[in-house]
Amino acid sequence: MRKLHSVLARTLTSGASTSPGLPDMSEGQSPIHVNNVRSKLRDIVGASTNWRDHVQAMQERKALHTLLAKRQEDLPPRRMKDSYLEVILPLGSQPEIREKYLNVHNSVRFGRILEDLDSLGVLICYTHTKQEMQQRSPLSIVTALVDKINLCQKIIHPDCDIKFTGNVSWVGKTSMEVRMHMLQQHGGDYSPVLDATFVMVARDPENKRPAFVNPLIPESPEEEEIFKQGELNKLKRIEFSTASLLKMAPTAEERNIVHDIFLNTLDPRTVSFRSRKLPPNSVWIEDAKLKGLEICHPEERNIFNRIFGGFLMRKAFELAWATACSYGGSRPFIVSVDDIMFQKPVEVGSLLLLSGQVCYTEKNYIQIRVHSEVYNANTKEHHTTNIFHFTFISENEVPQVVPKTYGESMLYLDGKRHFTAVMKEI
Ligand SMILES: CCCCCCCCCC(=O)SCCNC(=O)CCNC(=O)[C@H](O)C(C)(C)COP(=O)(O)OP(=O)(O)OC[C@H]1O[C@@H](n2cnc3c(N)ncnc32)[C@H](O)[C@@H]1OP(=O)(O)O
Repeated sequence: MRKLHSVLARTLTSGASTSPGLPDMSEGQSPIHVNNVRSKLRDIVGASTNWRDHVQAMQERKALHTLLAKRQEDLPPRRMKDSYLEVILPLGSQPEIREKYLNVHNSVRFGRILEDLDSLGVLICYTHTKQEMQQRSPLSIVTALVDKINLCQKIIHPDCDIKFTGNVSWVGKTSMEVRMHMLQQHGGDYSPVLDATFVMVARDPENKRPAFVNPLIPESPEEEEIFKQGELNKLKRIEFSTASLLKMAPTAEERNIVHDIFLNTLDPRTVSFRSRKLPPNSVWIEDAKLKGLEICHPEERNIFNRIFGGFLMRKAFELAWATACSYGGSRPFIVSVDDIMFQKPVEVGSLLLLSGQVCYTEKNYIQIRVHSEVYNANTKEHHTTNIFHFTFISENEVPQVVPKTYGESMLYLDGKRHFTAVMKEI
């Protein structure tokens, strides 16, 4: 773990204190207090602060349709530094805000950090797309994907100031990649804690159709490299999704892995394909899950009256942590979050069913997948809204998780693919 984290620290140090080539905030703008991020977002879109006014607020947004660009070329290009923001979470200097962030181990709740990153990512995108003449933005910007969050600190301290920085790093037609960094102050210096890449999508004022966003112009070879990386990230995502085990058979190597696991679970006393035996120090995959239910109250709504993506991430993360904790029997630490896809918005009032599953293990590492779906009690229909992938490291070596059925084997291989991708990154 120490080795992993020192590698991570080296990877992050270069771009962490400010994004490469971007201005230090001391040049002008002062950092935003974390509590003001959401109020700024409400102002930008004209969101209601009372739930009873939300229908009227949405009606008012309809009129903003006329402000949408017909073509992307009609929008002025932006530079990376135009969307650069810094946000301060003053856990050290304002002790009264610590409680919300504190966990029982006297460190910071990572789920709260996920919420802050999500709100900041959206604010960065509104800064990129800001038109001076418009009082309200016609765009509804939603989180489509958390591409990756890699951590380089095991513990986030609850009594030291935190700084988030970030900017738009790549732009498509209606989507924007945002890169964010989180740092924590020790003594006088800020040291890197994590590095995050999100993809946000712009929609019309009613959040029904995609809407064009301002192009992004890289200004230096360094920025060109960042932009190119955004393009590569998009291609990698397409490649990963094309080879999904939901669409294609596993590779020859993966088929061998599954068959070896199968052979290893046959009972040597019986000559039967059905008689299965759990190898020593192992757990059947079906016994390595935890489930939860959330009623999605208006309190958790975002500026578009759907459930806030950060809230969904916090709930999924906490279930994943509990699943890893109960599986490994010791305190797990988050190493990486990757490929959280927001497939469908979650409506206020939904019953959200969350299912946390250990799908792959290796030494001290536990790979968890959380599946979330909404359940419609009237129609009895279920719809998947999100899939989350979390990698944890446990204090002790953990038992091997073992699939029994073909479907479970695909879950195992998918977990292994995510784990391998995470290990390559860090
Ligand atoms: C008040 C306090 C709270 C304040 C917080 C404010 C923060 C608000 C942020 C949120 O809470 S958002 C809530 C969580 N997110 C969602 O509910 C989104 C749910 N998913 C969807 O609505 C749709 O799946 C989504 C709009 C993301 C995509 O819809 P489509 O699949 O129809 O997209 P389309 O095919 O039209 O593609 C549009 C663009 O999105 C891109 N895209 C779509 N899915 C993607 C994906 N998974 N990854 C990356 N890019 C993606 C796609 O490449 C394309 O980019 P370009 O135009 O640039 O080429």
